[in-house]
Amino acid sequence: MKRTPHLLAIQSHVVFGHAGNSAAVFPMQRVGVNVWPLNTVQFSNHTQYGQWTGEVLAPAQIPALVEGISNIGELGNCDAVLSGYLGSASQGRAILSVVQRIKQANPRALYLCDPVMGHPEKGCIVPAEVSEFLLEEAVAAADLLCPNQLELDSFAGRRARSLEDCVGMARELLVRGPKAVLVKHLAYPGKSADVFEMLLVTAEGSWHLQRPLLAFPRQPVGVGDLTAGLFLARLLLGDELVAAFEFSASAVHEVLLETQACGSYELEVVRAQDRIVHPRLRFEARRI
Ligand SMILES: Nc1ncnc2c1ncn2[C@@H]1O[C@H](COP(=O)(O)OP(=O)(O)O)[C@@H](O)[C@H]1O
Ligand SMILES: Cc1ncc(COP(=O)(O)O)c(C=O)c1O
Ligand SMILES: [Mg+2]
Repeated sequence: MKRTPHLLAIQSHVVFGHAGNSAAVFPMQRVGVNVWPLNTVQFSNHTQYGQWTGEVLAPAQIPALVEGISNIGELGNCDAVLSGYLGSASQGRAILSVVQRIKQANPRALYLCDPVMGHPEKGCIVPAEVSEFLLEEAVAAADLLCPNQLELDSFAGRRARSLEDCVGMARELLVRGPKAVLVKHLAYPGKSADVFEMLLVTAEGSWHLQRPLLAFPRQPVGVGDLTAGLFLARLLLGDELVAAFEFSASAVHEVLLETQACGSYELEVVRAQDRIVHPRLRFEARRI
């Protein structure tokens, strides 16, 4: 019997709704991965409501919790670490030390970094020091990096001018360490207005994917967290990079369709659970 993979997911938790681990843990479990959620913050709700309550986890708790897992002899079973929304730069540094430790216990373990940098205009609030940490330190440690357009531009230090330019910017990131860069949402001058586009860049080549752009009265939050989580989950289950990319885009589209049909602001991950596992449409990534 094939072993069930184990994934340490270090990102935000919201009590109400779906963002960070609250968007990704259940879908990752539903596709067949044992998830170890470690919550960087516990907020009442995601920050795009403009107000929230709750606390940031003390950074020392991150190595302390991993130590506990090591003490019971389970750390070598960790197949991957995912990091997303961080409450402080010290949390980020604690995660990098934990990744090193896990790689010692399991040299095949992967580290996926979703460099959530915040988007003040959209109301995604992340401390400024976190962006600096992601730009300077996290990128070199990551095996897989999943920026959105704004984050890709921040890594490059300038705005993308075209799709080719986005590919070039992602390739520059490969030089800094990651084996693959998944751009979860493209927005460049000249992009067609009626489609949602994504990009995967590896040493072997570049793949572009389009899916329908859906209309929402308020853009749902947590889509990036869901995309990165499902991409990593499918890789651990044995998919190649391009197949995992196509799967995550297709499954996320199912969640968005359900969310739209319900007229809900929060992602309908529970109602869409069967379709997450078996998306009805498979979007094909085209090599460019
Ligand atoms: N198919 C789609 N149609 C419309 N909007 C979408 C679709 N897929 C994702 N979105 C929206 O696109 C935005 C992507 O957010 P962005 O900050 O660029 O990246 P991410 O959340 O992936 O890190 C989110 O507001 C999300 O709700
Ligand atoms: C607490 C929290 N976690 C995670 C995110 C990231 O969400 P997304 O997947 O939309 O980038 C946000 C965005 O506002 C947030 O407030
Ligand atoms: Mg994001």
